[in-house]
Amino acid sequence: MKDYIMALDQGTTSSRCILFDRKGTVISKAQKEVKQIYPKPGWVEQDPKEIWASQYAVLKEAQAARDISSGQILGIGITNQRETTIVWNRYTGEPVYNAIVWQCRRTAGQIEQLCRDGLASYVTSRTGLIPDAYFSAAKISWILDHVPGAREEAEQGNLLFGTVDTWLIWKLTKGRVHVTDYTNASRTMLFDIEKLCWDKKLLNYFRIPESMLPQVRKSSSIYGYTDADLMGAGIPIAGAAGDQQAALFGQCCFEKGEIKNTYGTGCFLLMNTGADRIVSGHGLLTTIAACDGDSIQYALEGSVFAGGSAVQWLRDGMKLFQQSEQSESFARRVKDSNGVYIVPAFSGMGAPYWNPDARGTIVGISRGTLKEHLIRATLESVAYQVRDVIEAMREEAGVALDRLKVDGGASANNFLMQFQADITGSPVYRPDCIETTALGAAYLAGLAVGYWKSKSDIRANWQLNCKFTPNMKSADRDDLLKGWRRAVSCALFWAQEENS
Ligand SMILES: Nc1ncnc2c1ncn2[C@@H]1O[C@H](COP(=O)(O)OP(=O)(O)O)[C@@H](O)[C@H]1O
Ligand SMILES: O=P(O)(O)OC[C@H](O)CO
Repeated sequence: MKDYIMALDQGTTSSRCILFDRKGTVISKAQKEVKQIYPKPGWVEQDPKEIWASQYAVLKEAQAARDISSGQILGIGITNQRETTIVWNRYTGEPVYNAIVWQCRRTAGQIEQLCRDGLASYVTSRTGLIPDAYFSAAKISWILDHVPGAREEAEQGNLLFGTVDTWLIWKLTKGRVHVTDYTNASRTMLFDIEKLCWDKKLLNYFRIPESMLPQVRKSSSIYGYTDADLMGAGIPIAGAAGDQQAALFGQCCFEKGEIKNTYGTGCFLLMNTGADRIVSGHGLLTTIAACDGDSIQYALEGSVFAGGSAVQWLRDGMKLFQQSEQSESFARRVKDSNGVYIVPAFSGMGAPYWNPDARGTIVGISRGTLKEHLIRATLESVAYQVRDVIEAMREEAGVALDRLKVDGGASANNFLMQFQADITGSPVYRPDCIETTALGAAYLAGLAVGYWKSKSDIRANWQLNCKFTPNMKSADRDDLLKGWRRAVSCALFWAQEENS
């Protein structure tokens, strides 16, 4: 009987379950969208029970679709939208509040206060991060401050915190295991990425009891076993990593200097920096990379908050089309964006700007602007933002960045990939499997249980699907970039007065 590794990929947009074989081929896949809750402008939440229910439903569906028994699954790897914060009661398992999603800006004021309190450089030196509402620390603190009775409950040791990996492992083990991995811990803004422990000073500052925090382990190790009632067997949960670090691993960027960019809800460019912990002067984050051995590897990261979500906004908010993939054919109907630029700063801007007051902006509209121009400008905006991060990475690391491996839902868009190559001036390489996040989680789990023997087994699985070669004159590129920079300057600081 054939055996497989199961990956659970809980992304911002959807929960997915994918079964992989030894060649890294997708054998079965099921996916379910997760509802986004926007209680106020700039606030984003999800229901933790829906996150679990959707994840469990797709797990069952993927097994049933190919009639795969639990006995054929040798290990489970988990990967997740990072930073998203869930707090629940350790005895009842009930969440005390909705999950506060990574994009949520409600804690921007807390972060400004932290900077006024002179802690910004401390945060960066310990956690590798630039203080921002993006990370979990202030979100946990917000829940403890705003949910009646939560702080007292937390102080009595009754509440647990977890990012989505922790929540899923807790549910899969029926509350027996409360863990996370290094990559997810490194996104909380509470974890010392050098000493590999929770930082007491930051816990005190945010008034977060240490008893709430999960135990932190290597990304490729056995965390526990699934409850037999849920799965019919105790399957080892043997890998966990934040989705961007999992994608770096899934793209086989095992060596220092290797880079990938993932186009999901946001866009995240990561470069493996090996054992070197580079502190960026260009708005990049230092984070822990997923790896299979005992040693720690680091990565530099450029985080773009709005990528595929800008396309989703055109689809669901503006109702310009019904399926995200239609954006490609609309964009191709016009020869350019006709001078229109969109800066999709729905919730501030991440790297390299780190500006919480930036807001979405459309400039250059004329009477001749068509729906097609808006769609094209939105796709182009994704590529421009990634290009800004690539430039920061080039300056920071002094790397030529002469090839970019891509993955994630929106990397299926050939127009976007070609424009990315054109505007960056470097070729873009898309592998056969763009479900690289899930593949990375599967690899981490499979290495822990001996399904794959070594990383060289895995490297052989990487297959090119398409190479996009730059095909734009540099003068044209420069003109377009000039316009983009002007558009960004319009978007930056938009909410500053409103918030002051
Ligand atoms: N062909 C496409 N063109 C442009 N955007 C796309 C396309 N397919 C998917 N997307 C966008 O990609 C995102 C989904 O990608 P995915 O990797 O599943 O994200 P996540 O992991 O954040 O849930 C959605 O925001 C969707 O709008
Ligand atoms: O849902 P994605 O794939 O855009 O990833 C979200 C990131 O993990 C946020 O840091």
